[in-house]
This record gives sequence, structure tokens and C-alpha cells, in this order.
Amino acid sequence: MSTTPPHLNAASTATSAPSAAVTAVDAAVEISGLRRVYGTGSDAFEAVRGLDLTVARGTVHALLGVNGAGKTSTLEVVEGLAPATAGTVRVLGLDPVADRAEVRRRTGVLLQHSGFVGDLTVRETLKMWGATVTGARPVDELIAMLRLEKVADTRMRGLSGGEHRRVDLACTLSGHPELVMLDEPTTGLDPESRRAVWDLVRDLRDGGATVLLTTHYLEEAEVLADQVSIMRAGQVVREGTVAGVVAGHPSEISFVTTDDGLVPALVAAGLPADAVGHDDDRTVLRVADLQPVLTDLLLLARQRDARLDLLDARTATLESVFLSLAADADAPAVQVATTAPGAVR
Ligand SMILES: Nc1ncnc2c1ncn2[C@@H]1O[C@H](COP(=O)(O)OP(=O)(O)OP(=O)(O)O)[C@@H](O)[C@H]1O
Repeated sequence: MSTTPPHLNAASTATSAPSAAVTAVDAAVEISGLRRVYGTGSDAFEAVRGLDLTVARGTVHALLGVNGAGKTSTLEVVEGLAPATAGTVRVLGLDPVADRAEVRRRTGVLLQHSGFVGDLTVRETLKMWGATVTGARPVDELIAMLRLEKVADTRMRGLSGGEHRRVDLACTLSGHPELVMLDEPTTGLDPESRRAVWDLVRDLRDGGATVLLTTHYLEEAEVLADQVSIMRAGQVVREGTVAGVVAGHPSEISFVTTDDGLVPALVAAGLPADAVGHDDDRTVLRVADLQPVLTDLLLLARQRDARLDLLDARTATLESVFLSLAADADAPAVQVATTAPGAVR
């Protein structure tokens, strides 16, 4: 019987093992079979196609996906701004449409775009907003939280895009929300302001709040999110911790060689043939465990006196998982990655 060394197994993607059960009591948001259709008849477009998602209380959960994947369409239903075409959505155990008043009182929402009166100063804007919120934070507290001191008395129309975004965020957090929904919170912010928002999100979570956010910055999801859900074409196609999602994805070794016998020799040593691919004249190996395969490759190359030009070896990252899922239109729906870091199934 062939005994393929474990490290030469081709990498497999994460399988659909059930995630740790989050019970209704633990869930801040529970979405089941959500569908959202825009338009009717021949113009109808299904932007969300049977989406299931659970956001555990007290966590930061990032919803990721390329433009048009359906993130905002999903958030709008959770926020109670649009009805579901089908499926069920519970927010803090409530119906976001029927129980809109209570849901609104207990949640904070940051939309992608907002409108404020340009003539009002930042301080006046926050004061006016606070008057619409139960138990609003003092304006000076919000100004300090969002580092708005320097522009507190500047009119809204005089703010930069990043400053405007921070005022948006201040309004979102005004009412001490239990659940905070942030649609691309750091778009347009400079690196320093982005990091300040990350600290704020962590503080919110540490204070017991739940944060559901969308972002196009994958490093933002990597540093902030306890869980990520990657959407494509209206469905979640991969979810779990960042480590779990990445662990289910192959590492990659690539090189150019003129030695036609090198790869067959590697396969003869146990590397599965289906781990080998080509990208023009580059040979690409996709493997579960990078180091031992790379070691074998280098040893074989030395034995055979073969050159490995443009040698590149990289472990999977959230970005490489994201890009491969975005490109792979045939990937099966909903794979849940719950593996501990380092484990590849
Ligand atoms: N009002 C609308 N009428 C028709 N189609 C819409 C409408 N709003 C959104 N869509 C379509 O639904 C799909 C999902 O859009 P959505 O804004 O939810 O995606 P997204 O993942 O949030 O994208 P982005 O990252 O660009 O914000 C897109 O194809 C979009 O064109």
C-alpha cells in the first residue's frame, strides 16, 4: 500500500463541518434563508440568494465580498431599512421590521453614505443627533472618542472626507448601542485614523457590544474580526475565524525550471499529481504544508543540479483565499472553517 507522507498531501479546501453552535440566546443577529430581490418580472434581480448568517454576541464579525456580492443588501435588511423577500432575520432576538423602534434604540448603524446639514458645526450636528437618541453620550465624550477636537467648531461642509466619516461614526455610537453595524467604516480614512477606528471597534467589543461590519480592507478583517463570512453572488461561501479560513486553503510554491524531470521526480517521491499546476511557463504546486514540500523540492533540485528560477513560496493569507473564492465561480456554497490554526483538512 502506498504510504504518502502526510506533508505531500495536496491541500484540500475546508470542509463543511458545522461551526460551534451559537444558540439563539448568544446570537446578536440570526439570518436564515435570506433572499432579497430588486425589481419585478423580467427586471427582477436576486441580490441575496438564501443567505444564512449568525453573529455571536460580543464579537466582531466581518462580512467580506467583492463589489456587488450583496453585503449592503443584507445589512439593509438587518438594519430594518428594507424588507426581506424571503427568509427570517432576528436582531437581538427581535424582528427588525415589526420591532423597528426597539431595534433602532439598541443598535447603531453606519451607512456607506450619509447626509448632514452643511451649515451646522460638528458639535451642533452631534447635539442635534443626540436629541434623537435615547440616553445619548455627551457631545464632548463623542468628540474625544472620535478625535474630533480640532474640527469641533468647523461647519460640516468644511470637513475632509475622513473627518466627515468620523462624525458619521460618532452619531452611530451616540446611543451606547448593543449592536453596531458598520458598512465600510474606514473607507476614505488615512492610516492613522483607520487605526484609531480599529481601537474604537475593539473597545466597543471589550465593552460587550457586538460589531457587524463590511470592509474591502482584508487586513482590517484580519486584525479586527473574531469571525469572517465571505460572500459571493448573494451567498456566504466561506466562514470561520481568519485562522480557520486560511488554514483550509493551500500554500503555493512556484518556479520556472528547464529540468523536465524535476516535477515527475517530486511526484514519484509522493507529491500528488493534482497538486501540480502551470501558469504559463511557471510550475505551481498547491500544498497543505509548505515547509516539507519546499524542503523536498530544494533537495531534489540540488541532487539534479536543476535551477529554480523565480522561486516563490507563500502561505495562504486571507487575501489569497478571498481572491481565489472571488475568481472561482464554481466553488460550492457555504463551507465552514472551524479548524484550529495550522490544521489543514
Ligand atoms: N436598488 C437596486 N436595484 C437593483 N439592483 C440593485 C439595487 N441595489 C443593489 N443592487 C444590485 O444588487 C447587487 C448587490 O449589491 P450590494 O450593494 O448589496 O453589494 P455589496 O456587496 O454591498 O457591494 P459593494 O462592496 O460595492 O458595496 C449588485 O449587483 C447591485 O448592482
